[in-house]
Amino acid sequence: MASQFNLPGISRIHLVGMPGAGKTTLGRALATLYSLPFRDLDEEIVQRQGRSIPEIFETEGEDYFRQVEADTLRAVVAEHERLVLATGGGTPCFHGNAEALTQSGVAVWLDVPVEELLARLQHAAGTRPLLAALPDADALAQRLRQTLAAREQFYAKAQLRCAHPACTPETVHHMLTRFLHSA
Ligand SMILES: Nc1ncnc2c1ncn2[C@@H]1O[C@H](COP(=O)(O)OP(=O)(O)OP(=O)(O)O)[C@@H](O)[C@H]1O
Ligand SMILES: O=C(O)C1=C[C@@H](O)[C@@H](O)[C@H](O)C1
Ligand SMILES: [Mg+2]
Repeated sequence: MASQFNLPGISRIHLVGMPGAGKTTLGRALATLYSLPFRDLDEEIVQRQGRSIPEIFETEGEDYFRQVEADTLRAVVAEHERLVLATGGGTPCFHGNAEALTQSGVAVWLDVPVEELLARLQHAAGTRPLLAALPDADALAQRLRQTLAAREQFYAKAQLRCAHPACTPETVHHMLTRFLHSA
């Protein structure tokens, strides 16, 4: 029911978390439920740069990508008063992006266990530059654990954390409602 998903006072929802956490999937669903525009930061970068993300990493390197990511984040937020934004897996960890995300909206960390990420990414890691070229599932698991350990401190800056392995729009809605009432 549309009225069930009315959230007065929240106009930007920013989803953060590891690759495969479900930011894009959940973001699209939340945007539909709240009748908010949806943007995916990775897709915005690809559109605005006219190149795929692996191509940007390969030709320009990660530092360049992180600058483009930070600039695109600020541009997308400035362009949308109301928005559900799925960020990239590394977005909060660079250029003060975590602060930008919490200051301009409510950030939600999809804190999915590594075992679940592994199951989701095993057949799709090749399209992600930082997970590509790993020899087997053990190496992928180790890379995911290391990456999460380094990133946790940035993800944890989000106002809300959904620790359920398969966070649903309804779960996030209840968290946002409680957050609104406690603010
Ligand atoms: N709640 C869920 N339960 C089970 N599978 C899910 C769930 N959410 C997403 N998935 C699956 O996990 C995979 C990754 O989802 P998605 O692309 O939404 O993640 P992401 O966080 O946007 O990843 P990336 O950081 O790579 O953009 C997809 O195959 C998707 O179908
Ligand atoms: O985890 C990461 O650092 C990344 C995740 C993707 O969403 C892309 O933003 C890019 O491949 C980098
Ligand atoms: Mg995504």
